[in-house]
Amino acid sequence: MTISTLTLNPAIDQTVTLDALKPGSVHRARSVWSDAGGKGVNVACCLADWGLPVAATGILGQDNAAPFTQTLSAKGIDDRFVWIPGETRTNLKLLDAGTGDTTDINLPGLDIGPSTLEAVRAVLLDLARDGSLVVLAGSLPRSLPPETYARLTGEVRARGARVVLDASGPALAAALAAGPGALPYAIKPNRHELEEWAGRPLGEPAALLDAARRLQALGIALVCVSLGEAGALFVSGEGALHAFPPATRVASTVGAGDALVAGLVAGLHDALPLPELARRALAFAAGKLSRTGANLPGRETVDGIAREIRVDPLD
Ligand SMILES: Nc1ncnc2c1ncn2[C@@H]1O[C@H](COP(=O)(O)OP(=O)(O)O)[C@@H](O)[C@H]1O
Ligand SMILES: O=P(O)(O)OC[C@H]1O[C@](O)(COP(=O)(O)O)[C@@H](O)[C@@H]1O
Repeated sequence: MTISTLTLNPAIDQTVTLDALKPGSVHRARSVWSDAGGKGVNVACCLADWGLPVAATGILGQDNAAPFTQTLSAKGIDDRFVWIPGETRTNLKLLDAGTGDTTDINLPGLDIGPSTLEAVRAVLLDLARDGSLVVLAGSLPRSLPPETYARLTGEVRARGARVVLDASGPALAAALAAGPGALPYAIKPNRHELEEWAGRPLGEPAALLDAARRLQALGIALVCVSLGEAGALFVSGEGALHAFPPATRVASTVGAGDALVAGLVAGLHDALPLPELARRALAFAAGKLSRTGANLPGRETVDGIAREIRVDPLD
């Protein structure tokens, strides 16, 4: 089974560690490091670390290629990116060493024209074979319409592949409003993204579960709602459950959601039952949290974390 990821708006994540983040004041950074990132890139990195063959496509700028070419090659990821003139954006991640919280400043990124989108679409449809898994993840370049993921999902599905979508705002709303033949197989909104779609705060666990069930009723086979340190909800035809993260030393939360998506994909690849799939997804996230960048510890460590994860049925 082939696995591919699409990142239309990748980023170099520049993490700046501060003693304490105080808006409006001058900061002297403790340290700074950079990782090749963007949601589909991170998902591909985690899947490669787990040992699955994976191809990554999307759009990258030619002028700051090195972090991407080095990372993709070091991890053995099949590099199917389309390169265009200009620089891939750099996103700032301000890590407060006191609280451990990260403040994200995500830049808009390169604008792309119709011919570039067509080039990426051709690569994606070539990768989307019958029975394969295709991850569409992250923000859209500003020049693309919000319906971009909805359209690509329909085309990828028509080729017999399953789509896992991690999107937000209008792009997510458009993908969820697509007809039954163009809906993703699985989605992973976080609480904020689910609230945006629902149009109201979802404070109570029952409200979150209700919103997730409404998405499943639309025709999405697997809905995973990530809740940061509270873990994640999983809703599918097999039932509903809440999985809780293990106690973890957090090196960086950047890419935790992407690692969760990678764990979902690895679970779908192995056709795991829902509780085991949830454990694997949370184990990927916990494994990544202990490291900077989109990096997982070895398989035995991740499997060991998965065995520790508590899963409560919600039915
Ligand atoms: N501070 C944390 N402590 C423990 N686990 C965490 C923490 N932050 C994230 N996680 C794990 O990572 C997953 C994804 O994180 P989340 O912040 O919900 O995603 P996103 O980055 O997409 O908003 C969570 O479901 C949880 O398992
Ligand atoms: O495409 P977006 O929505 O701007 O997000 C891109 C950012 O999200 C990340 O993929 C991290 O995402 P998560 O922390 O949600 O897993 C970063 O690598 C990147 O800077």
